[in-house]
Amino acid sequence: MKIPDEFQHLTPYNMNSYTDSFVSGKQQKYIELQYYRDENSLKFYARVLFHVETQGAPGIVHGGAIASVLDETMGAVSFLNKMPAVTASLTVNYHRPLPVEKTVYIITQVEKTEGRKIYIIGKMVDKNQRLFADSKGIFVKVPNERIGL
Ligand SMILES: CCCCCCCCCC(=O)SCCNC(=O)CCNC(=O)[C@H](O)C(C)(C)COP(=O)(O)OP(=O)(O)OC[C@H]1O[C@@H](n2cnc3c(N)ncnc32)[C@H](O)[C@@H]1OP(=O)(O)O
Repeated sequence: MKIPDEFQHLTPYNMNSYTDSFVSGKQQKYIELQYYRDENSLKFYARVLFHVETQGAPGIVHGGAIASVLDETMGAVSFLNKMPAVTASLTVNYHRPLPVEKTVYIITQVEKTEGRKIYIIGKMVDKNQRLFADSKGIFVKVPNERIGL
């Protein structure tokens, strides 16, 4: 199966320790996720397959499902770069309808930090780099105990 060039050198990342999330927890069966990490960059990656249960309009993935996975993958890039944070704002642009059962790829990245604020961007593309959604958000660093760490 063809995958985007940017994914070729990545190693899979196991989120097993993060079991309670409705996006990444093992109880979740509607969205297949495989995460990837690049230790040398402020980026985090996911391969995603939305099953039919995530549809809104027939055959089309619900925008809220897409936003949830982007939020999770954007949040993870802050955690994995040792900046535990929560989403303060999230904007998602939907560029074309995403059919259910189609594999897509997410790339998230820390753009900059300003005090407690972490500016994070994300995008969702298919293997041909066609853009389905992109996102930007401000995540705010919080003490570990605020998020159960
Ligand atoms: C491996 C593990 C992977 C884990 C992945 C997890 C992904 C999931 C991520 C989530 O979905 S988290 C859940 C959804 N988000 C929340 O529940 C957050 C709810 N909101 C809050 O808890 C507070 O409002 C917040 C921590 C965001 C801010 O409250 P604080 O009282 O701590 O901070 P404050 O209000 O003083 O703001 C700190 C800075 O953030 C800025 N800020 C706060 N809210 C903002 C906002 N909405 N938009 C833009 N900036 C904002 C604020 O202006 C300020 O900037 P400056 O330092 O420059 O003055």
